[in-house]
Amino acid sequence: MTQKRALISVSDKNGITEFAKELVSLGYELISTGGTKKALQEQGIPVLGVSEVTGFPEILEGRVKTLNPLIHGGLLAKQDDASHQQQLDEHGIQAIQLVCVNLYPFQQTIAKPDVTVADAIENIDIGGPTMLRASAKNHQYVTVVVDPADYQTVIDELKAEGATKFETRRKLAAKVFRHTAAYDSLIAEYMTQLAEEENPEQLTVTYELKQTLRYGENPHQQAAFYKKPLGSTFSIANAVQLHGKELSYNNINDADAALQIVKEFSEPAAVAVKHMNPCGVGTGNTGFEAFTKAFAADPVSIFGGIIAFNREVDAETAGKLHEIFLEIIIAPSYSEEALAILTGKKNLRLLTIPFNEAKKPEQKMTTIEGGLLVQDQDRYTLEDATVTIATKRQPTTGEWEALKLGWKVVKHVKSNAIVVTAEDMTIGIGAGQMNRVGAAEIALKQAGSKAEGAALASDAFFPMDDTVEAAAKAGITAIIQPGGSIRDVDSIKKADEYGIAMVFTGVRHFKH
Ligand SMILES: NC(=O)c1ncn([C@@H]2O[C@H](COP(=O)(O)O)[C@@H](O)[C@H]2O)c1NC=O
Repeated sequence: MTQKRALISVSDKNGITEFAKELVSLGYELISTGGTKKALQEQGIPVLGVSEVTGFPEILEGRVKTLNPLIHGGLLAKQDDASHQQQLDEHGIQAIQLVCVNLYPFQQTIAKPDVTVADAIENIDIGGPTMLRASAKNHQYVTVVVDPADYQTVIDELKAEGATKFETRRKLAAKVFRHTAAYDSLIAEYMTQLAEEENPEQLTVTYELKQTLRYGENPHQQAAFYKKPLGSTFSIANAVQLHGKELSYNNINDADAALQIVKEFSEPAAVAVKHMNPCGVGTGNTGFEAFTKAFAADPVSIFGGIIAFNREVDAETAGKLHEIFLEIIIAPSYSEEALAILTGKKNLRLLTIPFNEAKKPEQKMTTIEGGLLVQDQDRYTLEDATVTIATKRQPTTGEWEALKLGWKVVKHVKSNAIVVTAEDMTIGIGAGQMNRVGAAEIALKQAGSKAEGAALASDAFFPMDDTVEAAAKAGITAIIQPGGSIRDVDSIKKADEYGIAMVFTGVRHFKH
């Protein structure tokens, strides 16, 4: 019986000495690269250096250590094939049965704020992935371990059966290919950014499992939540849950929607979301004031909703929040008293997120059957737009406040979208209608008598003057919309007829 060999070459040395000791006791001869060899020898574990096997030193500051046919022949040979065995014998190569490799920490390196390009490049592992991929390809014969979490399973199987099961080797090999693909994907992303390339001919993205979910949008749909490595920290994927039941698929989507809206505000704001649309948005001098308005905006729809704050939740606000049934509260922080009040509700999920906006917003990706759409996020604000007043009358200062609020909110409402606002709160929201006047009718009906003297925002232009007519009849005195319809003149004429001030932004905010 030939000597069994295991090759160990790891950057993350956690658990490696225990694993190596077990392998030795199971009769394996160990071979290792410099640092790993040293770590094992320090624990008194017998180990042969890769250089002793290859007869070739590690060169170029470790850029070439294991890249040698005496190693790769041992990894790639079919171990029950006479011709392969004959070739190994001819070249003095010994087959390797077990490989344990983990890679240079590229992700951790580029996550450092002061990382240099040279440092990042040096942390691109070449020899490691080559060994991993060779062993994973040859998993019929080779057990390959990339994740320290698998050490114990491998040892248990070796002890119980004298060899690992084929199913285990196949699983470990699949894990290796996922791992090396993800590793390369991060390198590709980093290099693409360095080269300042957009819309590359191949898009390689990688996500890490954050959580398996109980179910998807509906109970019969299985689902999971993946997180972007080194993604935005101002994200639901980065939230810390302080209390309450596990987040569901719909919770995550809704919480993300609420967060995107509350991000629009620098003044204290509260945003209530249902089914990914805002149902109430309020602003004020304090979080409490903001919440009071967001609640008053639509006290019916907020039931079972998600609330996002951009200020600490204090005890006074917590007391009000406690009175209603909510799924989630998101805030940068909670006062101790507020936490004590809110944790009294067993199921209420309390999340915190550090409110620090990323320098460069991530691109938005939407899957379709058989494809993926990628676009920039819609971060356009009124400050970026060239605003014109289309009507004879200019908005008053108060109307401007309401228009600005409406414009911030309408961007986040599913199209066709109409939002009716007062200066510091929404009072009617019409979402996701197939015609614009339909969305306006819903928003105006909800606003009721509060539409008198209020403002109306539309995510896209008015194809005809019917929305202006409906708005005027409900008492709206100011409108904000992109403009740009061939029938703009009709809408302007109608607005002038009713003395409405109408602002054109020149920018559309569809959201589908
Ligand atoms: N160049 C090579 O031939 C090579 N062979 C193995 N490595 C890596 O070297 C690391 C281990 O090095 P050490 O045992 O010296 O601490 C592992 O992360 C392994 O993936 C290599 N390094 C990088 O490419």
